[in-house]
Amino acid sequence: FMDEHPGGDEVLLAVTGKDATNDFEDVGHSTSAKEMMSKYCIGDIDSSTIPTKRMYVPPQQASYSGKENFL
Ligand code: HEM
Repeated sequence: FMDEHPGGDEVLLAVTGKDATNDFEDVGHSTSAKEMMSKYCIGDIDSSTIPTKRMYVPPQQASYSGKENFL
C-alpha cells in the first residue's frame, strides 16, 4: 500500500509499530479513504492487552530496504 498511498510512504513509515489512529484522523482523510481501511484491515487489537504505561516505539525504518537505497 505504501506505493499507492496518495500521502506517500514516509508518513506511513513514521507511524509503524504504534497506534496510528490519531495520525490518520489528524490528516482529515476523505470518506473514501476511510472505506479503503476495511480492505487493508488485518485484525482488531484486544484492548485488554494494551499496556497501561505508554511506551515510546521508534519508527521501524531499519528493516525497510526500499527507495532510500536509490537516493
Ligand atoms: C490504511 C491506512 C490509510 C489509508 C487507506 C489512507 C488513504 C489515503 C487517501 C485515499 C488519501 C488521499 C486523500 C483522501 O482521500 O483523503 C490519503 C492522503 C494522505 N494520507 Fe493517508 N491513508 C492511510 C493512512 C495514513 C496515515 C497513518 C497517515 C499519517 C501518518 C496518512 C497521511 C496522509 C497524508 C499526509 C495525505 C495527504 C493529504 C493531502 O495531501 O491533502 N495516511 N491517504
